[in-house]
Amino acid sequence: MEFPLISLRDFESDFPNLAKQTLKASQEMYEMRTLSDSCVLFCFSWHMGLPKDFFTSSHQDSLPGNTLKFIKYPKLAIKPDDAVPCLTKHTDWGSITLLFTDSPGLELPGGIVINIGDALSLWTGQQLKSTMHCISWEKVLVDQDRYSMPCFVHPNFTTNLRSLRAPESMEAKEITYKKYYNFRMKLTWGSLQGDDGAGALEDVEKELLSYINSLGVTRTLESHALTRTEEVQ
Ligand SMILES: O=C(O)CCC(=O)C(=O)O
Ligand SMILES: [Fe+2]
Repeated sequence: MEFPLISLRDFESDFPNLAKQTLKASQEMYEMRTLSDSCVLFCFSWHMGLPKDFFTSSHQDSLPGNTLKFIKYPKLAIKPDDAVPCLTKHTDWGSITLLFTDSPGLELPGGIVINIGDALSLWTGQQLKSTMHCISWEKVLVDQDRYSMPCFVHPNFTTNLRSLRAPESMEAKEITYKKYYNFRMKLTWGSLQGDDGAGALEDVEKELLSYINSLGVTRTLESHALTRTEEVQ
């Protein structure tokens, strides 16, 4: 599998061709993505003894679709304090993320990093665990721009992520990916409104929150300083 056609470092230096090249790379990426994510999801279902299309059948062309993000971390004159990492600790929301980068951080030279996201973690009762990741300054070359291109693969909004390993008492509980997506959206953007992010949870269904807690995905919430999650258990 070839690395994306354009070199991420050419983004600015080759500005006139940017739009054309980005479009071409996106198309290449889309095809590559479709192939690779369905291979990965197929392997997971096969390995777990599930029907081979168990995961892929919930990844059809419908909302929210997949997101391809181009990121530039600009170079800095001084290395910042380690207490504030280059990219804070988090898990991704969807099923898997394909990360293309060759810059130090989460790189895999000449390869693609594949992270498991929360949707797959909820769905499989953490048999597949979402990958907590961050980029610490220790690894980054601060005097160079860093580029990366994650492709976030999401299940369809209508997918019921009720854990495959949920105990009887939870059998009837439904958590669609749309519900979880909105929950994370609130944590991410709602948290900008308060000092500690706690306000973001005020209007989140308490039952949903404790269901998510019970599956352990709340590791995700650590970076949002949400001590309130304990209050609703
Ligand atoms: O830039 C990277 O290498 C990682 C980006 C990432 O983890 C994210 O955007 O969720
Ligand atoms: Fe991430």
